[in-house]
Parts: sequence; C-alpha cells; structure tokens
Amino acid sequence: MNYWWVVPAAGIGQRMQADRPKQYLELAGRTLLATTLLRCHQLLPQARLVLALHPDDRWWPACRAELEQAAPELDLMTTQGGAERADSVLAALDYLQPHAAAEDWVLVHDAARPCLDAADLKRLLQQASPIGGLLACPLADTLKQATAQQTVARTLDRRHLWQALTPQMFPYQALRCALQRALAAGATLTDEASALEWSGLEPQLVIGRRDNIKITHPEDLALAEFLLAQQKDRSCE
Ligand SMILES: Nc1ccn([C@@H]2O[C@H](COP(=O)(O)OP(=O)(O)OP(=O)(O)O)[C@@H](O)[C@H]2O)c(=O)n1
Ligand SMILES: C[C@](O)(CO)[C@H](O)COP(=O)(O)O
Repeated sequence: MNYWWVVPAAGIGQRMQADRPKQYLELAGRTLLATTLLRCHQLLPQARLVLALHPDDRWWPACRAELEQAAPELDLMTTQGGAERADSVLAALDYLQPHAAAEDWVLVHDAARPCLDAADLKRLLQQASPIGGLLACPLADTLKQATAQQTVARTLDRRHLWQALTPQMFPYQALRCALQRALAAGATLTDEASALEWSGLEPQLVIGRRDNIKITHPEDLALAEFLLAQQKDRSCE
C-alpha cells in the first residue's frame, strides 16, 4: 500500500494575530511547521510528503533548513496553495498527479496540528473504510445555537455530533475528483470529508484524542507546548 502525506500550510493565521503565519511561530524550540512535518515523518516514514505553501511565503527556506538538519532523509515536495484550505489540498493533489496512483492513500494533516499521537494514526490506518476516514471525537460540551444578539436560541442535541480532526485519509483519485466536483459546484468545504460527503459518500469516523489540537488562537500555543512535553515524557517511560 502506498501512502502520501499532504500538509496544507498556505494559511495566513488571521486568528492567531501574530507577526507571521502561525505555522512559522516557535513551539518548544522548533517552528510549528517543522514540528508537525517531523511528527508525520516519524509516524509514517514510508509516506512521501507534499506541502502546500502560500505564494508570498518568505519563511519556508529557513524552516526547510531546520528540517534538513533534523531529518536529512525526509522526502518532501512543495507546491503553491490556494485561497481556501480545500484549494490548497487540491493544488497538492494536482501536483502529485504524475507520481500518485489512483488507489494510493492520501493522509491530509493540518500544519497547525503538531500533537498527532502514534496510536491515533495506527487506529485510523486500521479502521478507515474503503471510502476513507478521519480522526474525530464526540462532542464533549453542551452546544448552544445563538441568536443574532448573542443570546441562546436553543440547546442542540449533541448525541450524534463529532468534532472533525486530522489526519483525514482517502484514496488519491476519489479525493481529487470529489474536491474538484464540490469546488466547481461552489460547495463550502472546511475539510476533506466534506468533499466526499458532497458526493454522497460516508467516510468512517475514527475516534481520536482530544489533545490533537489545531493551533488557532494565541492561547493554543502554550497548551501545545505542554502537550508535546507530556508526549515526550510518555515516550520515555
Ligand atoms: N488557504 C489556505 C488556508 C488554510 N490552509 C491550511 O489549513 C490548515 C488549517 O487551517 P486554519 O487553522 O484555519 O489556518 P489559517 O487559515 O492559517 O488560520 P485563520 O483561519 O485563522 O486565518 C492550516 O495548516 C493552514 O495553513 C491552507 O493550506 N490554505
Ligand atoms: C480540517 C479541520 O482541521 C478539521 O477540524 C478544520 O475544519 C480546518 O479548520 P479551518 O479553520 O476551517 O481551516
């Protein structure tokens, strides 16, 4: 079985409000992007990696040098991302076209999720259906629907609601076609599973750890540092 990592890293990190895109902020002595890429490589070293970058990215060369030092064997390709996350993922899949076979598995993982756990990835690889699957966790909090005045309109039934995480894993050709069709039809896609859903398919939900956080807001950085330190301690036990 052939695997690819696709890492969308072309976002600008608007919600982080930093002086650079969040994937280039420092996290426990490394850039966030380098931490995530090294984790992907460490957990599935046979998978080649393609990274979608912003056209005006000026931080990547330094990050690449950091990676070359930490993992000289890392097989990494880069391409230009697009306006939305789904455009960036599709651009990476288009770039892979001469290299990937239709049935190859593609694992799409956010650059902003540095804490992927080995057991979670193993579970995803084992439990994804032939359609594909994604790490996700059942909602843990009570969910409110808001009015325009930010008061509570109602409490939603959360029994069948899950929070989508990454990696999300699909066969190469199926994912590329689903993204192409859904984007051409103007669908709003915030993850890969949405594209398959748009085609009427039902990707498998595979339970994942809640601490596979996406660094989105300033307070998430300290939390991620703490989680990474804990994971390091666990791996030394
Ligand atoms: N046009 C885009 C937008 C997002 N991403 C990537 O998709 C992942 C998840 O997106 P998000 O956390 O929303 O990142 P940003 O878009 O950078 O953040 P914000 O929405 O706050 O601007 C990130 O790794 C981000 O770099 C991308 O490759 N291309
Ligand atoms: C793909 C994702 O990480 C799943 O939770 C998420 O949808 C991406 O978030 P964004 O902020 O919409 O880019």
